[in-house]
Amino acid sequence: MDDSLWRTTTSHGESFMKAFVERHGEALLAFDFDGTLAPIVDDPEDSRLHEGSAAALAQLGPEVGRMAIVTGRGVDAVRRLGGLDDRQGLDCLVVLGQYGVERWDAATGEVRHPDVPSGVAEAWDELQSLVGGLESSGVDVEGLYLEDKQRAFGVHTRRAKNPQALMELLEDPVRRLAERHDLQVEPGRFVLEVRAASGDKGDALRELVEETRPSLVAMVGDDLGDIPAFEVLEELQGAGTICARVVSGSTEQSVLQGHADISCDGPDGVAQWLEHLVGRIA
Ligand SMILES: O=P(O)(O)OC[C@H]1O[C@H](O[C@H]2O[C@H](CO)[C@@H](O)[C@H](O)[C@H]2O)[C@H](O)[C@@H](O)[C@@H]1O
Repeated sequence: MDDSLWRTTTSHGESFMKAFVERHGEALLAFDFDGTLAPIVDDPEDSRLHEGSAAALAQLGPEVGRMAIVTGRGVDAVRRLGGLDDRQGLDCLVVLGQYGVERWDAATGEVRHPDVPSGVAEAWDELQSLVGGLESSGVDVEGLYLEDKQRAFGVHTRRAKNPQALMELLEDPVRRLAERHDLQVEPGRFVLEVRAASGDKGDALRELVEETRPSLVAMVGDDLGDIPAFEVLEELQGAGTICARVVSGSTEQSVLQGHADISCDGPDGVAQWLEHLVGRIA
């Protein structure tokens, strides 16, 4: 099956597309946020839901079993940037934020926000000193952006003159800093996220699958942090559940293409695939 901005690439992808027509009411559709539902932008605060995807989700919401956004962002950020509280048709949506530590259920408004792990605030302070030290030793850190996510932080180099070179320079010191505070580093698209070792997107998706028992599942992602969720789908495929790993492709993270059952050309492709799903059940 081929449309201009997305295509099925494996038999799992084909099976999902066929099964969705009859069994969409038993489907779980899970999505990453940045680079998937929201086009990548220079400033993380400027991220917005792709309007094509937003419209399709509003139509799919009342028809499918469950929808989820499984993201490295905090739930408050995704609700705000996605305008989720004001959108119609999203009662079946759950947001699993900060790799599943936080949770927001659209239908009930219930929020899970556990205490911030120890070590994050100290590591954040130390990060400022680390950057100050690099600057005083002559390193050009122009464009470096430090994102405070309360229970985690992001070290972004997208806006630097040479994002890859600055990332390579920062990676070791940031990893050592994380280790000193018993935190872990999650690399992504010109970002190093420093967070508590409290599970990944695979754990978050598995929990939701156990809770909702869907008969078909799709997870859409664009970055390294989505691979554990794809691995959960591979396990489910092995056990006979119809699942599709849907990749929002980019030149920045081409390694993900090897995981695709359905391949989309970035967020525009994801929007077109979602619009196609709407058309299949109309
Ligand atoms: O799991 P996700 O929903 O994909 O979130 C992962 C990180 O995404 C954000 O950073 C990325 O998107 C930014 C806005 O487009 C972009 O500027 C940056 O280069 C990307 O890495 C976000 O800022 C992080 O907090 C998320 O954890």
